[in-house]
Amino acid sequence: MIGRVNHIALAVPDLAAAAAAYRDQLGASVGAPQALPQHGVTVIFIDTGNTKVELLEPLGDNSPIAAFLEKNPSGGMHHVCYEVADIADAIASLQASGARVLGDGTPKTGAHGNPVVFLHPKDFAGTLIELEQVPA
Ligand SMILES: CC[C@H](C(=O)O)C(=O)SCCNC(=O)CCNC(=O)[C@H](O)C(C)(C)COP(=O)(O)OP(=O)(O)OC[C@H]1O[C@@H](n2cnc3c(N)ncnc32)[C@H](O)[C@@H]1OP(=O)(O)O
Ligand SMILES: [Co+2]
Repeated sequence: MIGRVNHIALAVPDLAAAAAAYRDQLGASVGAPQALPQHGVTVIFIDTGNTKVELLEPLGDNSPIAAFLEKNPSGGMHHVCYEVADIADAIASLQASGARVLGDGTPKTGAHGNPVVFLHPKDFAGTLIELEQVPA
């Protein structure tokens, strides 16, 4: 079902500081901040050539990354995003297997304009998974 890793996401307390460290110390190609109020985050993508790193900073009062940052105040790895060809098929198969698709179980539009869903970390080796439908 899953294809390539689309991105690895890091939750950070200070987006500008994290972006500066990746750009100035690691020499990475750092994108512009993108506010996603419907997801409660501001993101910056970093292109590493073979995949992307997504830096996430909380946005608004009900950010889904707020509790994670309370437990990990200096930040940390938050989720891995895998590409799928058909997200409706993936959701049906995962729910049939007993996996928890988060939210109401229907895809939202993610940072790249593609449909995305999240899978509960307790069902997948303690790692939050995002699935993104990417056109073939
Ligand atoms: C979509 C736009 C953009 C994109 O790429 O396109 C994004 O990626 S936005 C990313 C932000 N959005 C989300 O994370 C949405 C899905 N997340 C959630 O629904 C919640 O964060 C959830 C359910 C994973 C956790 O919610 P909450 O933090 O309120 O619950 P708990 O603190 O009670 O956590 C329960 C349990 O899970 C452990 N946990 C929580 N987050 C993670 C994580 N990222 N990785 C691994 N484990 C995680 C947490 O520690 C608790 O464990 P326990 O043993 O009970 O302490
Ligand atoms: Co993501």
